[in-house]
Parts: sequence; C-alpha cells; structure tokens
Amino acid sequence: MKLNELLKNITPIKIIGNDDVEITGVNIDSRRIKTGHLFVAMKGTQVDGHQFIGKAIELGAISVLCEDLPKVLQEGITYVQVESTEDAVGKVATLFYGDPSHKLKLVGVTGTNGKTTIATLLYNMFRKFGHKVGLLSTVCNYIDDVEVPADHTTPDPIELNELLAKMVEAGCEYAFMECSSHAIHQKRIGGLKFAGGLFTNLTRDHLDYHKTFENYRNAKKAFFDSLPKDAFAITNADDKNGMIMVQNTKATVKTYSIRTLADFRARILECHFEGMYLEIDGREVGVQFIGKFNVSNLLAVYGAAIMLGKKPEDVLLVLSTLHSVNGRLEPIHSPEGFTAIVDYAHTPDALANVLNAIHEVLDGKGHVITVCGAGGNRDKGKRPLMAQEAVRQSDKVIITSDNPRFEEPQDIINDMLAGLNEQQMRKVISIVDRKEAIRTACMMAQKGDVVLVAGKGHETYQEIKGVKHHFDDKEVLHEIFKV
Ligand SMILES: CC(=O)N[C@H]1[C@@H](OP(=O)(O)OP(=O)(O)OC[C@H]2O[C@@H](n3ccc(=O)[nH]c3=O)[C@H](O)[C@@H]2O)O[C@H](CO)[C@@H](O)[C@@H]1O[C@H](C)C(=O)N[C@@H](C)C(=O)N[C@H](CCC(=O)O)C(=O)O
Ligand SMILES: Nc1ncnc2c1ncn2[C@@H]1O[C@H](COP(=O)(O)OP(=O)(O)OP(=O)(O)O)[C@@H](O)[C@H]1O
Ligand SMILES: N[C@H](CCC[C@H](N)C(=O)O)C(=O)O
Ligand SMILES: [Mg+2]
Repeated sequence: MKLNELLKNITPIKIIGNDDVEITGVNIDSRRIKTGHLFVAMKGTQVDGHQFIGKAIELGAISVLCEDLPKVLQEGITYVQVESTEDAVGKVATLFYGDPSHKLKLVGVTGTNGKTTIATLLYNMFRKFGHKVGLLSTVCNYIDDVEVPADHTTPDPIELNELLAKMVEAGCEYAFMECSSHAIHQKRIGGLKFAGGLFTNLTRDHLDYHKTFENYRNAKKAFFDSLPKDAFAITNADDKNGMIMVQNTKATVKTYSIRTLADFRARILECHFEGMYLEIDGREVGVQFIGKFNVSNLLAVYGAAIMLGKKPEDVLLVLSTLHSVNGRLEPIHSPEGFTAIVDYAHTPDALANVLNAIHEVLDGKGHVITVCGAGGNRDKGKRPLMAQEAVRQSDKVIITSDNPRFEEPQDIINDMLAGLNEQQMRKVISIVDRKEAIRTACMMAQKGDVVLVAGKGHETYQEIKGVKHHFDDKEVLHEIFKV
C-alpha cells in the first residue's frame, strides 16, 4: 500500500521525502522491521522508540512516522512528523490491514472484572448461532476455530489489526474483544470501528499505571466517548460508575441490572454448585454458572446479543448451554468429597465476589479455605486489601505467591499480611511455594468444604524474574487428587 494512502486518516505536521512509496508493513518495534516497512516511533513507558529509528532504517524501514525528527535525516527515507504517534498508529495500522473493523461487527468489553468471561461467552454463543466469529481475550485469541496464543488482554495496535484482518479473511462476521484500560489509554484500539461496547464494573486495579482511580475511570470512559452514533453502549446500572461511563457517548445506551429498573433485567430463582435458575426479562432459564456476578455477566451477554439482532428466546436457549470459562469459577471435585474452585480473582473486589458466590451455594454447610497471592510489579495498594477480603469470608487463608515477576515473593506476601490485625492473622498461614500451599489447603479440607485457589485461573506458568516456569493450578489439583 502507498504511504500517502496510509496517511489518509491523520494530519501530519510535516512530510519530508517521497510519500508515493510502497509500504510493505507497519511496525512499532524496530526488532521486527523488514525491508519496505514503515517504522512508528512510540514514546513508551520504558524507552523512547525514537532512539531506534536508525536501527529500523538499517533493518530496511523506508519510512518513519515520528513526533521528533532525527537530527540527521537519511537520503531515500520518508519522514512523517505527527503531533502524537500514539494517536496516529492505530489509524495507520487499520488502513494498512484493509480497515478490518469496518467489515466485522466488532464489540468491545471493558471494566475491571468480567471482560474475559463476557467476551468468551459471546464468542461461544455466536458460534452456536452458526456464525464465524473472532475473539481477542486474555486467555486466548481465536480466528473462528483457530487458536492464536495471547500475551496481552488487548494486543498492540499492529497485532490487533492484523488479527482482525485475519478474521475478515476467514469469513468472520462478528468479533468480540476485551479492551483493557492500558489499551484504551495507549490508544491501541485507535481507528477501530465498534458496533457496540459493554461495561462490566469498576473497582480498584492497575493504580500503579493510572495513579488515581479517576484516571483509571476516565481511561475506561474514553472508550464509550469514542463510540459512533450507530453503535450501542450497554452499561451495568448496578455499578456506581455505570452511568458515568455512558454520559458522553453518542451511542444508543442500554442498561442491565439485577437490582433496579433497567432495559435488561434478571433475578436468581435458585442456585446450586451445578448452576442457577434465573428469570431474565420475564422468562425462566437454567444456566451452568454460579455467583451473582455471573448473573450480571450473563445479562451483559444477553443484552449484547439482543442489540446485535438476536431473538430473546433463541438467546436464552443458547445461554442455557454455555459453561464456565477456563479458570473462572471452575470446580474440581476431590475424591474426599470437598470441592476445589480455581478462579482468576486477582483484585480485592473479584475475591470478595468469588467468596460471596461460594457462600451463596455453601449456605453455611462447609468451611472455606482460600489460597491466594498477588502479582509482583503490579499495583501494590491492592495487596493488603486482597488479604483482608480473603480473611473476611474464609475460615482459613494460605497466602502464597502468584507471579512474583521481578519482586521477592516474601516481600509481596508481607505487603499482603500488613493489611491484617492480630485477630485476622490467626486464620492465616503463609507458604511461599504455591504448590505446597495448594497441597496444604487440600490436606486441611474435609468433606463438604471448599478450597478456593485464586489469582491465576487459566495461567499455565509462574513468572519469576522474567522467566515463565510451567505452573497450572488445575494440574496441581488433579495431581493431588490422583494420589
Ligand atoms: C505498561 C504497558 O502497558 N506497556 C505496554 C507498552 O509498552 P511500553 O510503552 O512500555 O514500551 P517500551 O518498552 O517503553 O518501548 C517503547 C517503544 O519502543 C519500541 N522498541 C523497544 C525496544 C527496541 O529495541 N526497539 C523498539 O522499537 C517498542 O516496541 C515500543 O513501541 O506498549 C506495548 C505495545 O503495545 C505493550 O506490549 C506494553 O505492554 C507491557 C509488556 C505490559 O506488561 N503491559 C501490561 C501492563 C498490559 O498492557 N496489561 C493490559 C491488561 C491488564 C488487565 O487486563 O488486567 C493488557 O491489555 O494486557
Ligand atoms: N462481573 C464480575 N464482577 C466481579 N467479579 C467478576 C465478574 N466477572 C468475573 N469476576 C471475577 O473476576 C475474575 C476475572 O474475571 P475475567 O477474567 O472475566 O475478568 P477480566 O476483566 O477479563 O480480567 P483481566 O483484567 O485480568 O483481563 C474472575 O475469575 C472472577 O473471580
Ligand atoms: N492482566 C492482569 C492479570 C493479573 C493476573 C495475576 N495472576 C498476576 O500475575 O498479577 C495483569 O497483568 O495485571
Ligand atoms: Mg481478561
């Protein structure tokens, strides 16, 4: 594609050199540059991409999109200067990949918790309706039935558009994706056309990155602010930030609630460990999920399906066949008659919700032993709060390691323990080795009890000092239950 065509949706400050050159690829990472590529220099959180312009040209870049022009300009290279490369990159990438989001019905899900669950359930549902569908999620990306491993919740703007283009090529009509606050803030989703947006909830997370809760909320809100008029915005009326999210959107606003008046409503009629019986918009349906928060998730899925033109009775029929998403409230039964539950709860709010869900079903008839930790090099403020939530609703808590990343595991544990008073500490032991912690919890559990293993869900690794070691909570439990 010609460079001048790629620049159609942006207004450069200056172009130096020939803009009528053929561009064979767009890249934000100099290490991936090949002959004929356009290198986009981004000012990152670690380094300034502008320092790699020379390297990119060496590797074959024929054009550079940047904010600051290099002091020495090279012959034969076209330099495009813009106010913000962060703002421009998505708009350029999407054109390079043939504007795939305009050829799909793309729905984005944002909020602190529930994004993976909702996006995955929508993907499963629309496939059951017989459509070809794409999914971009924390756990895995899918181009219809083809798996593409994911290492981010929302991929970078280049990979994102490339994946969407592959979906179009594979004949997908719909795509569902998670929009993380980092991605919205860094404009990874810039230039994409959304058919709809969904909001789940907002509680504390990622304050290491966003610094204040308000910044975090505004990052999420920016997604709804940018939705077009013909899109829908479905928000959670039960969340105190639900209406704030959509207050400036041009999209058609719909609400869902399990508590108040809303466009999509549900209530729980019955619940067991196997599932719940619900009333959704006046119709009864059995679902294979537990927990009030999953009723909210299912309502969001229901609302999106209706807004995408499906009939309520058809949607409910498919909803009743869906089951839990990998590592989200997944039960594994022990031979001794207790239940282990693997869940990805890695925020105070998610822990509180999962424990609530467990108590709703246990109904006072068993003990709860929780195994949890917190990730290294992530929001430190959430650590004491997570310990408090775990203690508040468990009979015993084993504090252990999650992904320590570049921190000392014991330091993270200490940050968690600092949130507890002497009386709370009586319920707690700490074991750095996660496998040992899970094993100990299982040894303590008796028939009818629940062992909650929280924080890592689907993850199959433990990240220690930059190395991902194989580790899988579910595998560890299966191993324990075999012997
Ligand atoms: C803090 C953060 O979000 N960082 C993201 C950001 O990178 P950055 O700004 O730090 O980049 P940098 O390392 O400073 O480099 C600046 C630029 O120089 C380039 N570079 C760098 C080195 C080189 O040799 N050549 C080169 O060209 C880089 O490609 C980049 O364009 O932009 C990159 C491209 O989009 C992301 O891959 C990267 O994610 C890092 C790895 C990360 O860990 N992100 C996490 C926090 C994250 O994004 N999480 C959210 C969700 C979490 C949740 O849902 O709970 C997610 O969406 O996954
Ligand atoms: N609607 C919800 N409200 C509160 N907690 C939820 C909700 N849905 C799921 N959870 C809890 O949050 C955990 C993470 O869920 P999920 O993976 O769907 O969220 P996410 O928003 O994709 O998270 P991430 O930001 O890490 O990608 C689940 O394991 C569960 O404990
Ligand atoms: N997407 C989230 C996942 C956290 C999962 C938890 N296991 C951890 O490592 O903290 C993050 O990168 O902050
Ligand atoms: Mg997710």
